[in-house]
Amino acid sequence: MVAVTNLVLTTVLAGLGLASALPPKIGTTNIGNGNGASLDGGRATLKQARRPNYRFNGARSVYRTYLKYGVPAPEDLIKAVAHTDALNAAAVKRDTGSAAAVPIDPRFDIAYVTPVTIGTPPQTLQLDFDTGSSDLWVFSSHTPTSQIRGQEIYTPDKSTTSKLLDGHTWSITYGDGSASRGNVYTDNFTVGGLAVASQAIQCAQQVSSSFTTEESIDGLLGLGFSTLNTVNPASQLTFFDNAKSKLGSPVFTADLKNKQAGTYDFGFIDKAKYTGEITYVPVNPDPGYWTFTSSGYAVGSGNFSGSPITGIADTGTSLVYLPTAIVTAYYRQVQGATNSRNYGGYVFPCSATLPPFTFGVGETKFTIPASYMSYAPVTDGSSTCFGGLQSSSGIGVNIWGDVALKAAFVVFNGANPPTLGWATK
Ligand SMILES: Cc1noc(C)c1CN(C)Cc1cc2n(n1)CCN(c1cc(N)ncn1)C2
Repeated sequence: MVAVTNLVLTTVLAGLGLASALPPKIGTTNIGNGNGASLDGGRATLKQARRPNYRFNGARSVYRTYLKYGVPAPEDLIKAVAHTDALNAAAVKRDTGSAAAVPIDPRFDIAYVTPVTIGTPPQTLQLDFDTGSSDLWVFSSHTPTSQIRGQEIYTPDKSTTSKLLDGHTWSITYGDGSASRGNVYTDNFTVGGLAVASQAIQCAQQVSSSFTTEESIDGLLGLGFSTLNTVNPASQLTFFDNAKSKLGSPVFTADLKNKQAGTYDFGFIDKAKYTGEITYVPVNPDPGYWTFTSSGYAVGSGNFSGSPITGIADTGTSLVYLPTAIVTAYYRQVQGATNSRNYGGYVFPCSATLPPFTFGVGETKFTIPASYMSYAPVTDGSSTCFGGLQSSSGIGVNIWGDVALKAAFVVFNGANPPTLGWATK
């Protein structure tokens, strides 16, 4: 019992250490402790500061009263203080996750994949994290073998924690016409050490040819708003929405890179990944995408045009798609550029000199280097290249895809209301 009392007492006294963080009494001289206090001719002004993650402990308040009047605290009260401390410690949310975003082709940033684990024992798949959709779907043991070409698959029957979501189906079609559909399980799911139990895992029973031929992508992880999820009859939550309650901060960040691996972080903002300040702008979640308004653009060293551009931050789209007027202004500066019906967009000689493209977020300017603006040869070995900037006129929404996102550090803030944070890097 003594051991317990000592332990409990130590815990409690250690806990009391928090009390000394209270601002000192007015009138004392040593108040310059950086908490915004100021002394003015015998008068003092103290700014109150919220202590992050402070959790009330009622038992400790009673315990302090016993101490104040020199009355020995009963055993049960000391235990209650420690018990409440333990509960508070468990309640403070502090899970985080961090995982690599690896280009599926080292030569061109078509898309990025990130390792995830599903089930018990864990099955590892490489998923395309997509802020432009909200379905988590995977190649699986339910996918016809004729539609699988090298992809890793999830086999729910090999997982002791998988559960069929009986009668639930899904079907999704992406902007380029690629599509998939299937049934639904729930299972344990982790990304970079961040775990969600009972995540909806949409198993493909049918995928379109463009997914079959992309052997590096084992599925998608939607990071759009859950309102876009296609599961019927009950739509499912995204991994981010399921994980939010465990995160110290309801955010994830994208640090995509040019022709090299970047990272997705969950629950924290890594100051080492950006320079300067983060500019936050409002997000309209109603369309289900991370929809924000850019403050304008400039082509090369030309004047910055302050006309607002509303569009979506979309990690699942390779290119940038903007209004035709902006796109034609850009390619007017590129020798030999044409809008090719054959190739379905603006192309130019791979040897052409390209200007950089600058876009604004609030007062901050982000410049996409010229090298990012040449996406890839139109076919392997061709001397004609496909532009990283294309017209959005056929899509109906402006899209800031990977070509733009890899020029910035982007915070997807899932608080209420949601915002997007942009920083240079
Ligand atoms: C296209 C494409 N994009 O990345 C890859 C990889 C490809 C081609 N690849 C052969 C097949 C494919 C097609 C798609 N993907 N993968 C990824 C999701 N897609 C999106 C997401 C989204 N937010 N918006 C539009 N489409 C369409």
